[in-house]
Amino acid sequence: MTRVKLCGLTRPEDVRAAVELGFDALGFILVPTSPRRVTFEAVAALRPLVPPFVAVVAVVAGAAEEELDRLVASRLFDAVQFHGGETPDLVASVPLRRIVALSVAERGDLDRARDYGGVADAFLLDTKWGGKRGGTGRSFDWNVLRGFDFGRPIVLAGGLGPENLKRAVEAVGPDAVDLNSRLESAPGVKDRRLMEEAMRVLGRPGPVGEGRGRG
Ligand SMILES: O=C(O)c1ccccc1N[C@@H]1O[C@H](COP(=O)(O)O)[C@@H](O)[C@H]1O
Repeated sequence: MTRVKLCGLTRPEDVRAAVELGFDALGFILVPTSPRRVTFEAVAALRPLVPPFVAVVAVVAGAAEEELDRLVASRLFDAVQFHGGETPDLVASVPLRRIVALSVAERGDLDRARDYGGVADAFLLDTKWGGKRGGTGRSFDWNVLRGFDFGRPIVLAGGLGPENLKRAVEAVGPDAVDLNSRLESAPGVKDRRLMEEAMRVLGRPGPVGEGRGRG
């Protein structure tokens, strides 16, 4: 089964919908330049809506050591997605699950995975485009991944939505997919219909609790 992370959540109704639809992980973007940026305080307010079996992921880019210390101390997150080329030493210093994002346009971009071999719990493969950190809404040429051994689970990201998810999963066979801007009506505003459609394409069950585990 392909696991699914929904990223860039900012609103309680979207968190509730994601939990109800069975997303496996929810991402909260702490990157100051992101239109989906949330504060620790905002995440603290949303956190009680997330049951213990759904992972909560902090997305950072170019974070300083002090911010990472604060992040860990907050106890809000199960994992950190490093989206800004943080050094392997800095990544290794974080005592949570560590997802290292690689910006990919060509095969050579994958070489950086070797630097993080001992410290990444998973690699997230996102589109390198226009100097942006993430959230580009664009996919990259998945052929460049062919035969590359990451030695860790991989999360495919970058412009994934209902229209290309099936092809992406068939082409790459990722352990998980990461969905973000293609499920939105505006940055940080998720569209429930698109969320449902994405889960349907992935062959995931309908809303949790619907016809299952009740009475
Ligand atoms: O979405 C953002 O604004 C963002 C900003 C800075 C770092 C990461 C960001 N999002 C991540 O980008 C990928 C792909 O998003 P998309 O599907 O192309 O919109 C996803 O992993 C998000 O976590």
